[in-house]
Amino acid sequence: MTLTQDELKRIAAYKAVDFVKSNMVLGLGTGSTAKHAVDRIGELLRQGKLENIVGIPTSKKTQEQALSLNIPLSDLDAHPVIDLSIDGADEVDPCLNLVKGRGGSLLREKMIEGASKKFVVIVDESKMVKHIGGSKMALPVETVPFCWKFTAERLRRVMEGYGCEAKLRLGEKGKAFVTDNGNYIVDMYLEKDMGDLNAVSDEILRLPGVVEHGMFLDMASTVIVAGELGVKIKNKHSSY
Ligand SMILES: O=C(CO)[C@H](O)[C@H](O)COP(=O)(O)O
Repeated sequence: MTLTQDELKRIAAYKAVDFVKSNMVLGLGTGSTAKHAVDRIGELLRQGKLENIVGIPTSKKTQEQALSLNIPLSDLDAHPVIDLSIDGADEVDPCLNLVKGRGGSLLREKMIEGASKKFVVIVDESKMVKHIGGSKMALPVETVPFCWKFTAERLRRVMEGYGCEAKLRLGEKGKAFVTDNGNYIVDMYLEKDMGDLNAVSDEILRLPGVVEHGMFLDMASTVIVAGELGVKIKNKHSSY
């Protein structure tokens, strides 16, 4: 029997929720995979199998979902240390570096997941890549709206060596997509992989106008990968 991609996402998400214990402060991710994890947490709370959970949502959309499931919510100001975050990813490399943000929530995700003692990433096997960023799929960069074309051009030049095209992400009615933080996203489409990811990350973050990018380097503690042949759990620093 062939499982759909959404079924694989749900399997990975449910497996991650096995790590959740009562009394935890949880970072709640964004996207179609994380949605399954949030649903499952809501279900376990409703059944009394989890108690005293505090959720920190990574987007307005997840906040709405969590509220509809009666998951108690808070924020980083009140809970600067998070026990566990669970979130999806767009790409995962063999060192567990990630590309995130194709769903548009990269800044809040990076703030919340970076404040977590444990960050569990949930993906179906299609997200596994040899090198992040070189897949000709978007590497998202959140920028301030002010003179975004100027910032996009500077980003393109920084990444010129990797065969880069920079495009403003569009939302409804062909207007610029606006993040939960009131910013724009410039998607960088790269033909080649980036080599030294930390060096590229630093270069991008040095550009005035850039708020954050979607490379999550050395942040994931565990990646749960659901595939046709079962679930694999990959931990940081373990080879696979
Ligand atoms: O980073 C994200 C949102 O900003 C998502 O986690 C990422 O895009 C994966 O989404 P999905 O689970 O829908 O495939």
